[in-house]
Amino acid sequence: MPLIAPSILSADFARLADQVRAAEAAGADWIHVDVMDGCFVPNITMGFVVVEALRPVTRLPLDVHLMIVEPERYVERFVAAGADLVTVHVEATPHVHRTLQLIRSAGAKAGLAVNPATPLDWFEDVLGELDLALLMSVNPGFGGQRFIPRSLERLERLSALRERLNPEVRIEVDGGVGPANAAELVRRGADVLVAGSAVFGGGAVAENLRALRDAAQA
Ligand SMILES: O=C(CO)[C@H](O)[C@H](O)COP(=O)(O)O
Ligand SMILES: [Fe+2]
Repeated sequence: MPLIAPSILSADFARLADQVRAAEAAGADWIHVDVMDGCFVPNITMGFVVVEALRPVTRLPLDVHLMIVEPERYVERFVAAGADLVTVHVEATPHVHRTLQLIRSAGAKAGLAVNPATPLDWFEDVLGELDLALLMSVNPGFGGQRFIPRSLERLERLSALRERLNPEVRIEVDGGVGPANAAELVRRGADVLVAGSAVFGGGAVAENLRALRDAAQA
């Protein structure tokens, strides 16, 4: 059964705790937290204090997606703030292997993300150090973008790589995910679906989540 990780990037920040509680009550599996530094991506969002503030609000794992340069400088602080999973971008650090080890030794699960144009070969030598492989299906930086169709083929290749080298690794797809493509993503190997605008972009969170879950399980 695929996991669903609503991204709070599209939530109402004035009512963030309520939105997270609504997602948990509606059966979300993880809460996805998009951290952006205005340098790796052309947008600035949230940092440690938001993770810290959400920690007592929910029992769900906090899935922190770091879109920041040199994430090795900050991963331990995100774990201390309450992150259960910390994902860094392969394009953002020359020290991918060291950073993944740092995340695990700090006590969290380690994730590695790739942008839409980044070769999947990057995963090959680190799949043993990984808990989560995050495939970006939009260019990182903003919610509500259109899913890049080529991501489907990339997902299938990543899934084959995972089966061959480390079947324990979960594959997470992030960007433009909704009821229209959820089943196809699961069929091609996605274990975790991140959805921001499809969950928080309008209407009732519970209904949106149910629609996504139903589609993903179809
Ligand atoms: O990492 C992200 C953007 O960089 C977000 O997690 C992602 O875009 C979710 O938003 P949506 O589901 O609206 O595409
Ligand atoms: Fe994300």
